[in-house]
Amino acid sequence: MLKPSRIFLVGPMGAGKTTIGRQLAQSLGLEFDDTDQEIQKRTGVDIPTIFEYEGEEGFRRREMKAIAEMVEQDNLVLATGGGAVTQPENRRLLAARGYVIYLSCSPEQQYERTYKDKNRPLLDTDDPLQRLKELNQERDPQYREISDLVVSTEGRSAQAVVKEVVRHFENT
Ligand SMILES: Nc1ncnc2c1ncn2[C@@H]1O[C@H](COP(=O)(O)OP(=O)(O)OP(=O)(O)O)[C@@H](O)[C@H]1O
Ligand SMILES: O=C(O)C1=C[C@@H](O)[C@@H](O)[C@H](O)C1
Ligand SMILES: [Mg+2]
Repeated sequence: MLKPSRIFLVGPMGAGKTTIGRQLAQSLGLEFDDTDQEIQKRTGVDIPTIFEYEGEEGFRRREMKAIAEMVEQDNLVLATGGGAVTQPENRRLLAARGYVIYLSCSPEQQYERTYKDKNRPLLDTDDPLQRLKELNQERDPQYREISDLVVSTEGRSAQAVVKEVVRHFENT
């Protein structure tokens, strides 16, 4: 298939949306943006601070507003936050406005990639691995519902995943 003019990356925390998204955009000659980064830029504070003052509900409101605007930009690879798909309106917009790639991986792999990083408030619990498992159960069907392509990042370098996606657009 022809290279889409808008690619939206969905998937759980630590799947590699931000890391792979940046490299994929460069390989395809597209711009890169990230909803989590945009929300932090707009508020001037980090994500844990938004959760602290406004709760998850306040963060989701900001995320919905950012997504509604960002999905309209052309020539873009957009990395979304891991929980963006929990909102039906976000799922509708992402599916309607661009080509959605689900970057998947196991909770164990997510844990390995995120346990040192304190920037994810939903993992600030006694048992983050269990939390990742619960979130995955709930969200995996939501990621699948809107995805055009599912790519596993389990045990693979970001570079290898980027190569696979680029080849997909060259060969189909
Ligand atoms: N394929 C990969 N192989 C090894 N490490 C990776 C890979 N992809 C990402 N990482 C590392 O895992 C961590 C999390 O990756 P990243 O921030 O890209 O995930 P994300 O999907 O954007 O998560 P979030 O939903 O929380 O924003 C980073 O430290 C990154 O360097
Ligand atoms: O999985 C989630 O709900 C989240 C993932 C991150 O990308 C951030 O959007 C935030 O930490 C919430
Ligand atoms: Mg990210």
